[in-house]
Amino acid sequence: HFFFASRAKELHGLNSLRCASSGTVDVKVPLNFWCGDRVKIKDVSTTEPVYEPATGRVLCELELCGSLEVNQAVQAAQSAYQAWSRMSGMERAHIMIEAARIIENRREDIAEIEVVNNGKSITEARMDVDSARLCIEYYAGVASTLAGQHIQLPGGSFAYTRREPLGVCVGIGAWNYPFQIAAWKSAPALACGNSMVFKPSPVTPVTAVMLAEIYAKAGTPEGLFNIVQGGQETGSLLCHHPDVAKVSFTGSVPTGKKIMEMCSKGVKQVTLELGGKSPLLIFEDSDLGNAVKGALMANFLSQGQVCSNGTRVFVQRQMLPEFLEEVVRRTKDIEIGDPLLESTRMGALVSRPHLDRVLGYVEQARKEGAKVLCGGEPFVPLDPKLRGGYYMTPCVLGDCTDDMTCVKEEIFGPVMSVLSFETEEEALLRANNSALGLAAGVFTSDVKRAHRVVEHLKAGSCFINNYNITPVEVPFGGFKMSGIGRENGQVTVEHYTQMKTVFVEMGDVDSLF
Ligand SMILES: NC(=O)c1ccc[n+]([C@@H]2O[C@H](COP(=O)([O-])OP(=O)(O)OC[C@H]3O[C@@H](n4cnc5c(N)ncnc54)[C@H](O)[C@@H]3O)[C@@H](O)[C@H]2O)c1
Ligand SMILES: C[N+](C)(C)CCCC=O
Repeated sequence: HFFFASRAKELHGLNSLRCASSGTVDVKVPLNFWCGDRVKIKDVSTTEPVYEPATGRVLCELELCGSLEVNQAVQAAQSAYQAWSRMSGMERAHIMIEAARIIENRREDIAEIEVVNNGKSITEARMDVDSARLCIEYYAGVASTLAGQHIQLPGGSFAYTRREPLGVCVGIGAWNYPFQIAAWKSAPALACGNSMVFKPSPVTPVTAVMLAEIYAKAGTPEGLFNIVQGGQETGSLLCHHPDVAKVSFTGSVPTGKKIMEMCSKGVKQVTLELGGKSPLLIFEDSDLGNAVKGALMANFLSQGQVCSNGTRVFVQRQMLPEFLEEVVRRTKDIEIGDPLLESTRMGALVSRPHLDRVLGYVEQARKEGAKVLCGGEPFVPLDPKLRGGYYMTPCVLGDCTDDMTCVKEEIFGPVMSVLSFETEEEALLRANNSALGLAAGVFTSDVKRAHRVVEHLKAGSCFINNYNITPVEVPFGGFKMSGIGRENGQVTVEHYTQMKTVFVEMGDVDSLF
């Protein structure tokens, strides 16, 4: 077995840690991190197994943090905050640029470990690492632009505003984009002068700690970015902690509601990036090839485990037969298998229970009258070492109606539900008939229709003639129950700073008393 990252190599080595293949990695190093170092918990009371989705092997036993460890991490973050928040934006930017450079050098190591822990294809994992790096580069640029305003008042008096950091911020992540989520949260937080304690999902705990090491190696003060491992108990300790100023959460709607409730006790700010059941509208005047490619990108990235996926695909009646023929043909061609192979386009779902849940949705769709046009079955690769992995064939469901469970609930797997529509007005009404509003898409060659439709779509991210692109300089986030606040883009500065106004009197006090 390949032993993942000896300590010295992990901290200092920029050499590639090329894995031999799936089924060969053991994670031996501690996965908690504070005060600038990996931490082995003394007297561990609870551990949880972490799996390799491609094979079903146990990768490691995760040591879960209790209140003692959470306090230590928050304390470390508080002390680093004192130094970091006093640095100029340019000074912070230099260190963040160095972190981005290290990520670029370690791109392959990080991507491979992400694949081993998450099950997505190596091609996609590389894109996630690039997105993480770009996010840190982007916010390094933003750090040096943070500034307030000067407001002239009568008699030579004036006021000015200062954009100040919040303090210790908490990030809580989902399992579908482990490294990318850690970067999307930490980059704006750190750029604005905050420190962070990040809790990854206990299902995918391995790569966030690599980011912590990279920030430390780049020169951030000890304790600036810390990792505590655990599930809901650890998360709730963080949300209730009196020294935490803000919680940025990515995950499901039910957990998001709990986070908001916990944060309300301390009147803490929250950013919530929650689930979706997004519509994709394909009009008959669309370019068929692009519409099909868009629908595939909207449904099958990361084994369909993407919050913004456009899983309700509404196709205008006249185009439906040719769309279905082409989308089914291309879906059947998707290469499933060992996620570390270059040729693989769909790897393993994240866990056995999740795979069973997704397959259960396909079965229920069939019972409710949907037609399984392809896929929706467990997939067993020929390679014997992959037999215990969590694979399924990507699925296209036809004859779907708005009242079916597969059309109403977030499945979070490779299952596309296709519906047909007649008119633009009808499509919009049906598309907006959801409590969620993360994303939406429209394919049409009529530019007026495209803008008219997106104006009426109730979703935070709308795509015209494309789907699921998330450049880091563009804000991302949801309407309705899909969330509060935004990640990425300039606007996120508002979510990681508070504004102080300062009134300066240049004359005498004009007192009424
Ligand atoms: N909008 C987005 O940007 C975005 C991105 C990725 C995933 N998601 C959503 O995430 C969901 C899938 O991810 P998941 O299964 O990891 O979600 P989840 O809600 O089960 O867990 C998310 C995180 O919250 C933690 N957690 C659970 N209970 C908690 C509690 N009571 N207090 C504090 N923390 C707690 C978990 O340990 C994990 O780290 C999907 O609904 C998906 O749409 C949204
Ligand atoms: C990178 N994607 C695929 C656009 C999605 C990122 C956000 C969520 O799950």
